[in-house]
Amino acid sequence: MNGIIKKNKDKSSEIIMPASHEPESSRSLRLESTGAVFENSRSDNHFYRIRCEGITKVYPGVVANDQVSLAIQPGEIHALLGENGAGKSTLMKILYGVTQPDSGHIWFDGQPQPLKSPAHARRLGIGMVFQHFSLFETLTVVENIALSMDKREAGSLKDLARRIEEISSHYGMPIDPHRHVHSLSTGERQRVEIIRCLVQDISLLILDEPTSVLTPQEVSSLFATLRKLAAEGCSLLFISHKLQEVKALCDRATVLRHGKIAGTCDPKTTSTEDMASMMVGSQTTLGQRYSFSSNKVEDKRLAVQGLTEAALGDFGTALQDIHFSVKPGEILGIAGVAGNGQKELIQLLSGERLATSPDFITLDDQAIGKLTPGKRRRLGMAVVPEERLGRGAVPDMSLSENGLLTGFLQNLVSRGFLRQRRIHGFANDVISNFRVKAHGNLADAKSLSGGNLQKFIIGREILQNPKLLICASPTWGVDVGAANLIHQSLIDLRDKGTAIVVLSEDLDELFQVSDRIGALCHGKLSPVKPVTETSINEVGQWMAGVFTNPESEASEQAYALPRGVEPEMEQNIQEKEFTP
Ligand SMILES: Nc1ncnc2c1ncn2[C@@H]1O[C@H](COP(=O)(O)OP(=O)(O)OP(=O)(O)O)[C@@H](O)[C@H]1O
Repeated sequence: MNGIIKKNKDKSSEIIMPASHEPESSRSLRLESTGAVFENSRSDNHFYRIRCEGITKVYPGVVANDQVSLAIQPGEIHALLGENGAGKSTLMKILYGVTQPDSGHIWFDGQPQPLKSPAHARRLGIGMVFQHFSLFETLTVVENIALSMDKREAGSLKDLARRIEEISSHYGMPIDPHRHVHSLSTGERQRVEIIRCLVQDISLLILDEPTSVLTPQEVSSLFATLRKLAAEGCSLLFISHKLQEVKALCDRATVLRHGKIAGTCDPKTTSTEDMASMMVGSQTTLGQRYSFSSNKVEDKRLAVQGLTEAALGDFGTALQDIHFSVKPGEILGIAGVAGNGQKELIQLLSGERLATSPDFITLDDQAIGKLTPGKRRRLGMAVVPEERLGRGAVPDMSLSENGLLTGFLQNLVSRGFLRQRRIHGFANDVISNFRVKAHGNLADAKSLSGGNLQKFIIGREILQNPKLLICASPTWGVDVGAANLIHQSLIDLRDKGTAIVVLSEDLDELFQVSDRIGALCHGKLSPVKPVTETSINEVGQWMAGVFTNPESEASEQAYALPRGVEPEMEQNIQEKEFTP
């Protein structure tokens, strides 16, 4: 830690900061919208680990941050809330030195600090875990961490690996420092990102939507880590769209709306509905269960029969004897801890990887297991992959070009010529129907906020009216209002007769939209049941591998810990505790 808190033996803390160098003019600050007053007198300022005032950042066509002020105390867990595009990531990047504000002031541990670069921020003791991980796939965990450190600070790889093991066991984030990143699940990659911050001496950790890719068990474990860090005096700035988690974890929350501060609140005493309303500026309904499918036909749109595929690479997951089917007008939810075969299943369903037998997968009774992705799309399949930047969209291409990449069958190409007006029109339709906040259809995909890009990708697939939609983590990083919109769009698509497979680690989401549900564990699929005949707890047990493989003749219990679930998390599953 940066030394401003002195821990006494009786576990009390003392502040030993030097006096602030803050200008007289900023002694107190009133937030116009809320009337909240930060007591910023010279003597009080050193209570803040970080404080910013009047931060403004303008991008072409949008004021991402407009006179934003924020203050966080040592050991405080502070949430930053707001709709997609509200300006949260921009503020985070400014506080981590990635982006320079157009105006405004920042104080760190009481000293004025124009944060010039991430290296400068790290030297001060600021760490950041981004929404999109920045790890080199072909390097090991320890090599990745060494790359982000000063050579002298990192020491030898052997020493660094030992430190990683110590930190990972101290904070309950088990990881093998010698594993290659490409073989890690999403949850494990996130651990690497956090450990990468913790190997350096940090006193402020910024986390941009850290739970959006985690299972309930991983969230519990992450929260235990974060609480431990806070108890040791590290301040945390936590961006999330999951308001229940904010209530469970955070001491205070600041809400951004259209780049401005909309207010601050104590999440423990403010309802999730009230927080959502502060974010969107109107009443919002949260977490409702949507209607069930009314389709009674028995036809199978998609049938997966005995799908068995070897693992690719040392850490891939083999798929074992997977059977399921989806009818037209039905949503099948597949739960699972990341790294238990979801990636492989999506690749095999989409055609990114070809099956060893064409009959393993049929679409309207046609064997498609060996068809390429393009041929499957021509048969009416659409896919929303898990990774939105890289697989779902090309970062440097415009939204129009990204629309064309999968929407080429929507009359966007004629005799080999691109129909520019239609291409732009298609992108505009996605933007308006899915309320994507973007600077027009020519904006690069990479300029969109994470949630807005997710809305664009899912909207692009839904507007193609596919016969079959394979959809991974549909609302990853999406705000509550947009999540409602996406869920309703999936239901509407289903009601038009589309068969939909949703793979998600978010059990609440799966129970909201699915008609039937199953879970993947170690490449095996649990029983698939109507959601009315199962419970979150039972599905949680399936995720932990507690199920009898319905197709297995031996009918033995497929019990083993799934990838990414540690013994203590597994105990939570057994004890049916899912609240973080
Ligand atoms: N590099 C950039 N170039 C152009 N516009 C940008 C850039 N970065 C962000 N913006 C715009 O600034 C606004 C705020 O974006 P930001 O990523 O901060 O939002 P956010 O609140 O983090 O959203 P989300 O919850 O979706 O991640 C958005 O309108 C976004 O399109």
